Amino acid sequence: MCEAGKSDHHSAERCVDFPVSVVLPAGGTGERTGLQTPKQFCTFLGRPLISYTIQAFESMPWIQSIVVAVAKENMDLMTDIIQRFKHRKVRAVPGGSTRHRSICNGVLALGEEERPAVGRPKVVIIHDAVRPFVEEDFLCKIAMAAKEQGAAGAIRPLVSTVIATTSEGYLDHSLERAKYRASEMPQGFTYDVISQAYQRCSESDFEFGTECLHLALQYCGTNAKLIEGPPTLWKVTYKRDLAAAESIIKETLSRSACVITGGLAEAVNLADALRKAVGALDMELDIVPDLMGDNARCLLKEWNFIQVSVSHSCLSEVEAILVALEAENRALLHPVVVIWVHFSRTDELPVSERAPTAITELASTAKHRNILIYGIQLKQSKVMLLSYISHLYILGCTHILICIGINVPSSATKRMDRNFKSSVI
Ligand SMILES: Nc1ccn([C@@H]2O[C@H](COP(=O)(O)OP(=O)(O)OP(=O)(O)O)[C@@H](O)[C@H]2O)c(=O)n1
Ligand SMILES: O=C(CO)[C@H](O)[C@H](O)COP(=O)(O)O
Repeated sequence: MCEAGKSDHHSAERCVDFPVSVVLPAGGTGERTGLQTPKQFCTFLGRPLISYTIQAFESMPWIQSIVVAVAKENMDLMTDIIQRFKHRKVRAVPGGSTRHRSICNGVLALGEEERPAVGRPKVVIIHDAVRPFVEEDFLCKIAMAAKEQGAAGAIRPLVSTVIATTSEGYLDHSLERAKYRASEMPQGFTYDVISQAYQRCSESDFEFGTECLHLALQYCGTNAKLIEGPPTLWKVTYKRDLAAAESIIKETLSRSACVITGGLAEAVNLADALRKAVGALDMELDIVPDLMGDNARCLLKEWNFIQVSVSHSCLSEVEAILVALEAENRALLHPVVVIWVHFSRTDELPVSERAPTAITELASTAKHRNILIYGIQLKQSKVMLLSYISHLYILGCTHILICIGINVPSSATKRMDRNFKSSVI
């Protein structure tokens, strides 16, 4: 089995070379939040929670289709969300009166795919619509294990001890916490296992059951492989979880960036150094040569962009990002930052002296579209370059802080700080 590195789409694709589809049950009312709006439709930064969950799956190229099960009264709302946020792999089907009924409707829909290019999946991933933080490397492990074992699911250590009570409200017995785990999502099944489990299970399972892995065991004799997942898999259940989800969404968006190298050796080296440096900061970086073909998936993520340019005509590379964002026509509801890191050789004129009007115009037009362009010009010295770039942080969506100090004499720090300010567009 290959190892899927963090956010490495190519290794994930190499691992998951079979058709995978997703069912997102989203037919609940979210009673426990105490809100009128079902939690999956609560909005953060102008985008409903369910759209973040869909986007997480949609950005993985090896996911072929997604079925969302929603209550009939929310069908129009869901259709509107699919159109407004340009979800391309998604189809909405009517949910049921319980979670199992909603999931079952989704699985049935996968068997009746209308698009000829999308065949019946080998593996079906089931994931609650209200768990927006699903990571590709973990999902890849679930999909692989599901294909090999028939079923697989995420687990987490228990936070509290589980006890059984008597009907009078006294302690009956308690479970040994170390032996038990909390069952979380995502879960994966071969299409055959999950569809047979739902064909064979009882009305009581449909009405009161809470565990798909249990259905696979009881009705298909399939023992699921259990894999410990990250803490971010938690389910939005109470009102306070909505606030927590919002703050994670904001933080994730501002700490994720796509580095575009143009395939040039200096730029690739710089991007690799940057990836090493930010690894410890829990910042996610995707490094791609351009935004063409498969790499266009980066445009769907609402991440920030770092264009590393080496050549003279590099402004066109920043323009290309803007054109690509324009073509994608995604809803830019919060600022996206494009940082242009320009390597200048010592004999070159500074960017600001060569093309001041073009750069300023580009930046001010982009600003109207909620895209903030920042430029950093780096002079050749390799030693300086690495210390400089390795301390580049993206804070929030609107500020960039360059912290300099490690391995750089303080006089140089001051000099570079001045340079940075003067090269911000
Ligand atoms: N009839 C139902 C009930 C639940 N779900 C979905 O199952 C997931 C997990 O369920 P839960 O957190 O219990 O959601 P709700 O049932 O909406 O919440 P509550 O129990 O507080 O009403 C959610 O995405 C929810 O929309 C569903 O598709 N159909
Ligand atoms: O974690 C899960 C176990 O498979 C499900 O998400 C959970 O059962 C759904 O939860 P609820 O009972 O809150 O509807």
